[in-house]
Amino acid sequence: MLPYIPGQRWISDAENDLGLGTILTCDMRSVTVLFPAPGETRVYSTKSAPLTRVAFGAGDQVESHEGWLLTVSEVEEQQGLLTYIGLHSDGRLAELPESHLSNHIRFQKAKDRLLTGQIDRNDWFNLRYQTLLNAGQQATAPIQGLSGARMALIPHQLYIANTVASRYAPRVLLADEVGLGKTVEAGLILHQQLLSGRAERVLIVVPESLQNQWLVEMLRRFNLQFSLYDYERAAQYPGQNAFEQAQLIICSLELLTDHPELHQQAVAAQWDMLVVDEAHHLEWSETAPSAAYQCIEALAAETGGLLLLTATPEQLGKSSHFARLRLLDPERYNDFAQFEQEEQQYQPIAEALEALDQDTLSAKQTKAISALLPETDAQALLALLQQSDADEAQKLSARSQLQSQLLDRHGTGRVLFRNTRDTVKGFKARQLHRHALEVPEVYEVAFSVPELATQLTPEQYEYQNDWCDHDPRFHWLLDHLEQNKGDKTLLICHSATSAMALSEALKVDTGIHAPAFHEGLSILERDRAAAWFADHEAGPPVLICSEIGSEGRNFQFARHLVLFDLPANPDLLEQRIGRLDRIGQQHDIQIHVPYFEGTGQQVLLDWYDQGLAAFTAPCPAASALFAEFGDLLKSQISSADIDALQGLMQATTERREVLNAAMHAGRDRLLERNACRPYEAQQLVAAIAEQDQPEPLQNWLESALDMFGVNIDETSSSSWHLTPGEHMMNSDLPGLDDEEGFSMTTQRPVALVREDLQFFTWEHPFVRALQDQIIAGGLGNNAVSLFKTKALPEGTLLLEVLASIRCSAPKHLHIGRYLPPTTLRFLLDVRGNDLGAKVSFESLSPKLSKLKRAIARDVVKLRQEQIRSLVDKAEELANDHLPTVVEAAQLKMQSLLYPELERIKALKEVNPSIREIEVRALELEYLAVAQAIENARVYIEGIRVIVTN
Ligand SMILES: Nc1ncnc2c1ncn2[C@@H]1O[C@H](COP(=O)(O)OP(=O)(O)OP(=O)(O)O)[C@@H](O)[C@H]1O
Repeated sequence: MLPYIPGQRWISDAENDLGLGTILTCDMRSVTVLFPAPGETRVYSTKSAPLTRVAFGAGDQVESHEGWLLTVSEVEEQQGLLTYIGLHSDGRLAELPESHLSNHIRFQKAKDRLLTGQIDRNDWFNLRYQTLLNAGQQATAPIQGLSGARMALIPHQLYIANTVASRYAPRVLLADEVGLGKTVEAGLILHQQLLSGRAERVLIVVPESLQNQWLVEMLRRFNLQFSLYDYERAAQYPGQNAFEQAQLIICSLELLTDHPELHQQAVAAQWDMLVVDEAHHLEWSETAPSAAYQCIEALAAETGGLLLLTATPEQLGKSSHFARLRLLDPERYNDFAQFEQEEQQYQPIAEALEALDQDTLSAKQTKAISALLPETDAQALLALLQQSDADEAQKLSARSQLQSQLLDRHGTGRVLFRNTRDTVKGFKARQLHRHALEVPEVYEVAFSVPELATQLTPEQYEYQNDWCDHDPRFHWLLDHLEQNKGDKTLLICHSATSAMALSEALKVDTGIHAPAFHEGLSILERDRAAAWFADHEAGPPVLICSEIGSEGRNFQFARHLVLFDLPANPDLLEQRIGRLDRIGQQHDIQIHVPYFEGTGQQVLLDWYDQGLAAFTAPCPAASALFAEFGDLLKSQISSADIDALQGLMQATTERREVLNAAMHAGRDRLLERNACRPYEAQQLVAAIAEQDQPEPLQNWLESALDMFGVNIDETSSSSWHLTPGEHMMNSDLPGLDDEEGFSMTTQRPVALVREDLQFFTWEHPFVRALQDQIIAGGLGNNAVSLFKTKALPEGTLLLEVLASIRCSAPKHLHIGRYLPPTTLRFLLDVRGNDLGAKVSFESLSPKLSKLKRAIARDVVKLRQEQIRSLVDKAEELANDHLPTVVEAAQLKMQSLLYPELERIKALKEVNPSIREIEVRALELEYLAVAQAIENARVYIEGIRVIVTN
């Protein structure tokens, strides 16, 4: 016979927060249990389910799901299901089938274990108390989800992640300039969403060539273990939806566009978040949207959260850019013409924002801001700024609030975040080296063709295998490598055939094995080539890439970039330079362009160099200038008309200055403001730096690892190696399933340079698992101690009781933000007086010593009645706190959610970028949170019996 019957009530031994569960189904292999309070389902193996049957007996008081109480006098069983019969709280006789029991019933595990003689160590009890306090602190920390990543604390990234992550189902375009850390920002947002329970299922769609880089980056920086889906992997699940077989998946855009059946499965697989990297590939026009665009459009329509990443949002034209904004927010971005018009109106808002940066506002500025923000709350803040006696901190906060309101109510920035090198600072300089070469005879025919594409890659015209021998650019390359021995050079050229030929010729001429990195290699081969190049000691001095090397890859350890040919689009030029010009670059970047004088190559080089000034810094107006002058430029490629060429350069330069100035005055300033507000960003950095202090975590870890029987070897002053001890507790601690164990550090600077070490923070999966197991399991929930004191007569009994107030709620409500696990401590004397306020935990616990277990058991046995009644007293006292805690939680929820709801409704009137779904979701969340808080209950977490001597 099966041990579980549908309808029976059981509790989880491993996760007692889940409340009472109901058996849904059971067969020989598995049992499925629904826990209605948090709305979660668990499937366990029938043989080893960590479940305990809930069966009350005569005398017990039980609560119905309607809230009334029954004092049980009889229990009836029919086909394995129990019905309790007894006295209703209103005095009449009543029946309560077990299916009608409250889902929130709690169990006195601590009392049961103590009274049945399962007595724990004193230090375990101490650890439990510390763990409960820590859990409360972490749940309330505003930086939850941001502190656990292996990354330097870069303000703009933390700011974006924090802003975006706190939104309901965030849908944004992360458009920082190349190499400023969009992948890291996306990872932080995902980490925060996953940790807080707001997301559980995530799909990341990237160009094929970047799949592994994402996989590695998510794991090493965020401890997020994604599954990589290629065709073979997806084909492993015939007859099933392959995308439902894992929660976190990375796949290539090509996989979805080339295999419609897999695309359909992905669309049907219900994601919480979709991330699309290099989103500029999603080309769109009204008449011919690309397959890639349509593929993502279908996924985006079915997914709550959407992150699009691109450094060059306008690379394929403004209409494609607009179409991507529409993916994010179809209600807001429905009219391209109106969108273009709006872009012209940002200057007054940008000016108001800047005025608020100053200590004082002129009357004119105040009037302008007042006109932009007529709402009452803004007027009060403006009035405060006029008061000469107002405190500086208040004024600073008022200015920051007004800036937020301006951006919220008028900006475009809600969906678009863009940081630039100008605002982020600290990047190395870029230096251009032009290497003019004479056209060799073999290329004369190619250069007579008046086409830019042909002139940029003359070796491709009437292709000869030995073209390198005759190409002066190759000979220049040999010289360059000779002169820069010991440095790393990244070479990018347009095509795979050129890359392969260069690699081969280098090998033949110099013996240098320079890997060619191109689309003809498998993903694994490409990653190997990139990893070999990165090897400082043994790797080759140069990597030769076709255009696919110019996107997304991290090559900032190289200091020379050779543009063997120039790309025909300025955004692609910026992408190429961005391989070296990115966070982590230690040297000024040397950009080398070997080119043939008097050809289209020179015209394009001059145009990029003089017209766009695109080599020394990114050119914000590049896309617009290319759209405006691109055709003229191509038509002049073979022109010998020097005046016409100079005219083109001059016209481009002038237009660039105008466009850049206009963008700087309007759009860019708004975008930059929205992308990072320095004051708030610095506060985040400071809060995380504070949390980074290694001592509290290390001290806690030492005790916790000792309790679980994990060995610690100190391998250096900043690192430990952990291995399973001989008597390690049977637990699911990640990374300790084999004897080898792993090494870790709690220090961020060390973790940034030592990738072989795990970076332990309070958010690391191992630390969380340890913490969860301590809280959810019973270990340390009781102790019996001796208190040597002259202040009290020998044999006096004291009871130290830990109680917590918690509620079960679906994870996505993030209930801990409002009602963090609250721990109360009582120290009761035999008369039930609470001495806890007078005698702190910290002062008492060092004075306690252990009692032999047999003696401890005798003490418990002898004092059983007193202990029972004191535990009841402590529970009563804790229950007295319940209304206050619940009220504080409701107030906190109101103070956090209500203004957000009101703000979003008000914003919706002035700024159509707010989606209706966000308002509705917030309203529902508000109600659900209020309901969950009402269901908060007291749990006895620990009991320590103390006898004096
Ligand atoms: N906070 C950080 N700490 C340490 N390294 C970082 C941090 N942010 C980014 N990096 C590193 O800087 C490089 C660029 O970051 P990332 O790849 O996220 O930029 P990106 O904006 O996505 O680049 P691209 O525009 O080329 O796609 C990467 O090597 C990344 O690991």
